[in-house]
Amino acid sequence: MHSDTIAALSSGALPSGVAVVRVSGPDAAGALTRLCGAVPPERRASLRTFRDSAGAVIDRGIAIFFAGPNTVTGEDIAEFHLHGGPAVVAACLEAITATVGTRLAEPGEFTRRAFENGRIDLTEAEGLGDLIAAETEGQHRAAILQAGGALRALYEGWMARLTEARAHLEASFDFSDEGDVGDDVAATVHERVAEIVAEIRDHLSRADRGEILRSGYKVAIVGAPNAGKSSLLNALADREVAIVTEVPGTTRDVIEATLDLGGIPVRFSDTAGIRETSDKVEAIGVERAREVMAKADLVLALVDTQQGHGPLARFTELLSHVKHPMMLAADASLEDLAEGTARGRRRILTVRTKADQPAPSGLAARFGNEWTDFRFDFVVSAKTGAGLDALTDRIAELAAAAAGLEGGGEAAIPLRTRQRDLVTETRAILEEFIGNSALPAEVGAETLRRASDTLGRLTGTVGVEDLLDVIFSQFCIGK
Ligand SMILES: Nc1nc2c(c(=O)[nH]1)N(C=O)[C@@H](CNc1ccc(C(=O)N[C@@H](CCC(=O)O)C(=O)O)cc1)CN2
Repeated sequence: MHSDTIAALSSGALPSGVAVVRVSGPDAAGALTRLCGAVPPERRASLRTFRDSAGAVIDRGIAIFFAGPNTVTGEDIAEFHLHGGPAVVAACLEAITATVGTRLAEPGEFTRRAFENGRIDLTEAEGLGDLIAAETEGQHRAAILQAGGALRALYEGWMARLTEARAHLEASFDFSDEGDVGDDVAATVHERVAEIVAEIRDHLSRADRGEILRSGYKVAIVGAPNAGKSSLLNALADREVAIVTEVPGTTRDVIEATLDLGGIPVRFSDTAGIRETSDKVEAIGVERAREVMAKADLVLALVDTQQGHGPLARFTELLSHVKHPMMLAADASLEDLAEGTARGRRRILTVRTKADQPAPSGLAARFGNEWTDFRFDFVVSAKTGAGLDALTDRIAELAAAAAGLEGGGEAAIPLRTRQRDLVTETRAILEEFIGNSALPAEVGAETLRRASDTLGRLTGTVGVEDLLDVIFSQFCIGK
């Protein structure tokens, strides 16, 4: 339990309709007495006049007292619901912190206290951080699960089973001269640990989805110069009311916009026009475009059939340099792309742009009659909006599948690198155990203890002191 009391504005940017100042710690009741004259009845919203130490009225608002330890932080909590003016809030915080032992809270300090007082574990704390950061429905759902203890339940379940397995092994030390009994126990324990390993593998197979929920499904828009890449991105962004973020140039040559498509953040990168060039500056842009493609979950290959053979050939040539095995065969030609033969599992959609303009006849002559619109996955016009809905629907579908949301799957996903790394480490330790049936029982038991400890670092029961500053400093003040 902490001896100092913390206070902060918990409700966000001012001015606001109503502002909530939260106070947690032994002086919470004292703050209520100082500002309202008395502590209102527990857990009841009470209308009070708040005054400073000179008796001047700060505001008339709602006060609530929650007595510890059954509170969100595990400590006494006072809440002041004020009119959301900057001067009102400043005067309230000033009056609350005027007393020795009461100070302004650090970022995440309320949540940190909840963790330190055993109200939540570390994965739940991380889930709360993600809940506050969630911008899309998919992120929201994953964070609600995690804040509600889904990962905690999973990891604590594995820990309990490992502890039990270890106890069996340790008990078998006593039978070490009666070979049969020991072998039996070892076989059972191995079987149980193998079950846990299978569950961990399944859990980790969802980790990529967690990454997509956290940082977005990445779509690279590529094509020859003037193929209509920027117009397409602008048209998509205009139609989607919810633009999550718009980053004008992560680099000078790549424009990014994140759209909320069906609850998944989808990060579009508009790359510099791809072309072979001896010009140095342009070459850098092209190199960036290649990098963006190599990292993308999906590539939109844009073709303006008006441009004729030259740019198309150069574009084909450049696409053939993409090494990403998920995307393109090294010798894929644009014809292959259009035919779909180069795709297979590769995530690439071909898009004919400027559909409002007639397809030139010269091109049809050059490529044969197959070279028609139905050879492309999509035919769109940024100008008229034709085809855009079909394209966004398909992208949303692919993003949802990649994020594992298509089946409404409600399994807990390790969203953070920290979580994935520790689960991966646990799996490695347990694989070492099951891969080694000849291990002496003592060594086996020690291996299982190491695996448990690794899970303990996930939930925060084992050696995480140095981590807490890092984790909680990423929260906002007042959380
Ligand atoms: N005004 C206000 N709204 C808020 C919060 C807050 O701190 N203040 N929260 C801040 O995060 C969230 C709600 N979280 C809370 C979690 C637990 C308890 C609580 O008092 N729990 C006790 C008693 C439970 C009961 O009576 O049913 C307990 O768990 O023992 C309160 C709020 C969101 N809304």
